Amino acid sequence: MSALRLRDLRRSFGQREVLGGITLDIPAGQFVALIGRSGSGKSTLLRAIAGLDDGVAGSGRLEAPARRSVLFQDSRLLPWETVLGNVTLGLSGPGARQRGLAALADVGLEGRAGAWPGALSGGEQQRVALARSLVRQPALLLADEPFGALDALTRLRMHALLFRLVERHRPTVLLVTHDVEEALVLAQRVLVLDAGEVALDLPVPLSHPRRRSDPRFEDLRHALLGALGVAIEI
Ligand SMILES: Nc1ncnc2c1ncn2[C@@H]1O[C@H](COP(=O)(O)OP(=O)(O)OP(=O)(O)O)[C@@H](O)[C@H]1O
Repeated sequence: MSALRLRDLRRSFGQREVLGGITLDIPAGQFVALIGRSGSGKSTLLRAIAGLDDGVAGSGRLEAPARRSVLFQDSRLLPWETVLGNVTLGLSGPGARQRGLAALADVGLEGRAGAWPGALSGGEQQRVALARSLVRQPALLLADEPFGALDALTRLRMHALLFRLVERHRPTVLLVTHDVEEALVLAQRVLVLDAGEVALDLPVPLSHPRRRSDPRFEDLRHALLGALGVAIEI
């Protein structure tokens, strides 16, 4: 069963076609990374799937689960709500607070429930955003460069955290990233977008934990860098 079905999906800004007819099936529970040069259409595709592309001309068919969460590069927390308030925003029912606290515990921030977002580091804010996404138990998690603004060490920690949480909740994931290693550490499949088309659909048949020193990892990295048109030997 496909969680996500795209048929000849096209999007244009004015005369400029940004997505040139994308056909794609992503099975439920698959972790897919979407990589591509700047301007290749990654965010446009993700926003189309998220249902956030108002004002863009388009055609094609798109089937995606209604229960979806979106993560952005910035946490987009409401500064006037506490950390817990942000996580539970819009949740109803008597269990909402407990669910929020459990989600904060999942990301290691149970002690900061009453804090204001402004008092948290960038990495902590992204962890809150992750808790806010997952507390809704989405069938589809859409993430647009969620770790792009974080330092390298925090990013590695976030990879481990995201992986652990995805293993537990099993949503289908579409992760936009610029980072080839991030894609290869996390995803079961990597799509390379080039000028609005899928130029490469690469399975990542490696078990976890994945090691960058694994020669198969290195082969996949070369394949991706080649598809991205990056010269490896300098
Ligand atoms: N609102 C808009 N109006 C006009 N053109 C746009 C708009 N949003 C995006 N574009 C254009 O569409 C193309 C694809 O943009 P998109 O943001 O999807 O690329 P991207 O692959 O996510 O890039 P990046 O990696 O730099 O974020 C770009 O050429 C961009 O200039």
